[in-house]
Amino acid sequence: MISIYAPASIGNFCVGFDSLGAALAPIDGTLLGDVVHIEHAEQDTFKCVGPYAAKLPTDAHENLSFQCLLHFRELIAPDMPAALLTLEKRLPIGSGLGSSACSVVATFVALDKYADTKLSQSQMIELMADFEGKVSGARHYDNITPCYLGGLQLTADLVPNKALALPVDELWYYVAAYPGFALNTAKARGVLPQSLTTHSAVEFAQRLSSYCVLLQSGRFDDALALMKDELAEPYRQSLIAGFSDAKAALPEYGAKLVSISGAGPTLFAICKTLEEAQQCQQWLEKNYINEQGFSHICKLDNLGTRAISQGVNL
Ligand SMILES: Nc1ncnc2c1ncn2[C@@H]1O[C@H](COP(=O)(O)OP(=O)(O)OP(=O)(O)O)[C@@H](O)[C@H]1O
Ligand SMILES: N[C@@H](CCO)C(=O)O
Repeated sequence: MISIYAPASIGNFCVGFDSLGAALAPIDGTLLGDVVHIEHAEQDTFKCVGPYAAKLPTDAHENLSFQCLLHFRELIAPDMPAALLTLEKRLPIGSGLGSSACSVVATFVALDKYADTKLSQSQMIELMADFEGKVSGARHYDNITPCYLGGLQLTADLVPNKALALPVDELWYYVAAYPGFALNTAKARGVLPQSLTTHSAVEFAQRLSSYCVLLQSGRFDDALALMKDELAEPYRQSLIAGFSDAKAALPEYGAKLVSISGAGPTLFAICKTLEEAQQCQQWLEKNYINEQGFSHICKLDNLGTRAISQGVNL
């Protein structure tokens, strides 16, 4: 059996709407992401298990993972041996943690391995983005690519091979807090303005390009000082109960930045020390998260999607 783990990710990463994303690794070793298992079977079969399986449509044909299998069999590897594909759905849907991307990426990596098709990085990202685009209302790579490759990725059609990895300060922490309710990505995209003024477009380009060059030069504090989202956050914050309060409160506990993860409602805070991260987490547990929510103190996951031993931590 092949078992593939795909990590959660922070889309947009505040300054890079649809273009920047980072994979997350909780420091306590929790597998924050989906796992796909694939093994030989008499005929193609699909199973969905795990803590969030019940939140997905019961019809397998409506599950992205099974759709990926059918697509792969039809267009990429018609001779692939029949398979039992099991999706272990470990991330909540509509979380802002790249839940659909996790399922899609884990499934295509598992299929590529199972069928020994050895698709290129660009081919894989193309395939994955087609499926992400189906559900979120637009084609974007900022969950797919970090989930697949790990780390912080600048990612778009214009980017060579669709992905350029950026360095980060490895000492910093990222507190991710999922409040426990869903926010549909297509809905969160629907509240954004349809066009930007020239001034806003130029400022967005200046901010993102400066941010990337500063990271590349190891000037992490200067890059942090530029982190501001004027494109999505002002329009989405009213969809996320408690976000504005958290953004106002957390700097007092040591957060150097608070922003929305992807389309929300998960938020993330950047802290420079573990103590500050723990204080922010405590505040969030008390004030932002309901019984269905959770929070994790994370580093970036530099490994991306990978094979794991069957049953590890599951
Ligand atoms: N395996 C799957 N994982 C996640 N969503 C799936 C899956 N299969 C089908 N879906 C459907 O795709 C839609 C995903 O919605 P949406 O894009 O808002 O969520 P998301 O990708 O989980 O969000 P986010 O990227 O913010 O975590 C839902 O309608 C869900 O039922
Ligand atoms: N960049 C996407 C991420 C969705 O998870 C958005 O903000 O809509």
